[in-house]
Amino acid sequence: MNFITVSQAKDIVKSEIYQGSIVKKNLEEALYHYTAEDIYAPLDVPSFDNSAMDGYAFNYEQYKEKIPLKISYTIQAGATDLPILKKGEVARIYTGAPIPKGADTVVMQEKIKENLGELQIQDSKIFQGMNVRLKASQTKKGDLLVPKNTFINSGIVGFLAGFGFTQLPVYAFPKVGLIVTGNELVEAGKPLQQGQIYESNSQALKALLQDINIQPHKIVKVLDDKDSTIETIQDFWEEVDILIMTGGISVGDYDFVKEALEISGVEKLFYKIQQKPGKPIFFGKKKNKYVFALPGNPASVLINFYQYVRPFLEGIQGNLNFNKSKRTARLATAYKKENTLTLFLKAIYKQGKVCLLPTQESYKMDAFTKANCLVELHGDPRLIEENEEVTLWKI
Ligand SMILES: Nc1nc2c(c(=O)[nH]1)N[C@H]1C(S)=C(S)[C@@H](COP(=O)(O)OP(=O)(O)OC[C@H]3O[C@@H](n4cnc5c(N)ncnc54)[C@H](O)[C@@H]3O)O[C@H]1N2
Ligand code: MOO
Repeated sequence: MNFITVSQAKDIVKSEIYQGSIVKKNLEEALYHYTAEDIYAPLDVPSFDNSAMDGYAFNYEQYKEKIPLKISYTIQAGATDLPILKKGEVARIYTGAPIPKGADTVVMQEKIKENLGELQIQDSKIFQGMNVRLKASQTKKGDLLVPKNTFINSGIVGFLAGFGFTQLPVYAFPKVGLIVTGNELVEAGKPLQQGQIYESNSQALKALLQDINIQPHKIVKVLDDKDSTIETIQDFWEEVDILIMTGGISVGDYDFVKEALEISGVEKLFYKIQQKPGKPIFFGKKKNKYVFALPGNPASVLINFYQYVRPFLEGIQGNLNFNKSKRTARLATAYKKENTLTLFLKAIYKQGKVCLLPTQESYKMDAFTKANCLVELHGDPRLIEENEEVTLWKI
């Protein structure tokens, strides 16, 4: 075979990943981006000693010495004007309120008795420092909070908000455009004539892109016609960073995509991979812009997106792990591999075992209603035994 292997194709895709531009985003908009710098703590958190409970702040040594404890002050959360406790003085205190000088321990209000303003502690487990959240006990000023290239999830947004960050440096998402080709394609809502099908690849790709938080910049359907394909590609080239196309990439007389890309000045990085499904895939480049032309069969679109397009886009977004979704599992039942192509098979992974789904043809999409992974099988034709360890990709 004169076309490349899956691992050669992945090496090429990986080697073309470039770093997205660095932009400042408001904290709430930084969600699902990757950090473009190491983020350090601008302050201690907590920034002052404070109470973990509603209760009473007192001095533990004085309590041990049996000095009578008199409730002398009340300190609310947010209090800025704090008393200094003298010997025997105690402060009524609330969760989050600052611990006054002179106190070092808090007793919960459920574990005391009050008698004429005197505090009686009835907590057999009390110890010095109990219920006090010390300054910097979570983070010290200057500590590394989040390294560069970290995916910003909701927990990270909440964590960083606690330091007063309003903006974060993140990698910008690339602008992605979609072109679907085919005379037979009809958009939903219109009746189908003989020989027509509903156009589904653009919807699938839109959803796949949304999974990685990219909204396609523009989606266009083009007929199987060389001139309109060239014209549409050239229009997109001005507006997007990455172009994803589907259909018209095989060898039929009406498959114009490869030729149209080449006429438009796109340099071929590879065309066709030793795999099934999804063999006729084209990856190309013009200056600093890229195109993936995927085969039209709907299952091939998804599989090629998961294997090549998604890791490329995520790499640009700042993800350094090209194999983020790779796992291994044991095959639930034996499988007869009948050719030398690398297979990507829709499957269900559960508790260390993986079960291949019955429908694998690239025009059939039904297996995607159940599949949670793709099993990768490579090598010569052979019987892959039950329980053999295989590679899988979470989807
Ligand atoms: N003589 C050969 N024929 C084919 C080969 C080959 O090696 N030699 N490869 C086959 C393989 S494998 C694939 S995959 C397909 C890829 O073909 P194209 O990329 O040219 O795609 P089309 O022919 O345009 O469409 C294929 C199939 O998918 C349907 N389709 C296309 N676009 C959409 C869409 N947006 N939404 C839903 N369905 C779509 C289309 O109607 C076709 O049924 O080539 C094989 N042929
Ligand atoms: O490469 Mo095709 O997707 O096998 O039908």
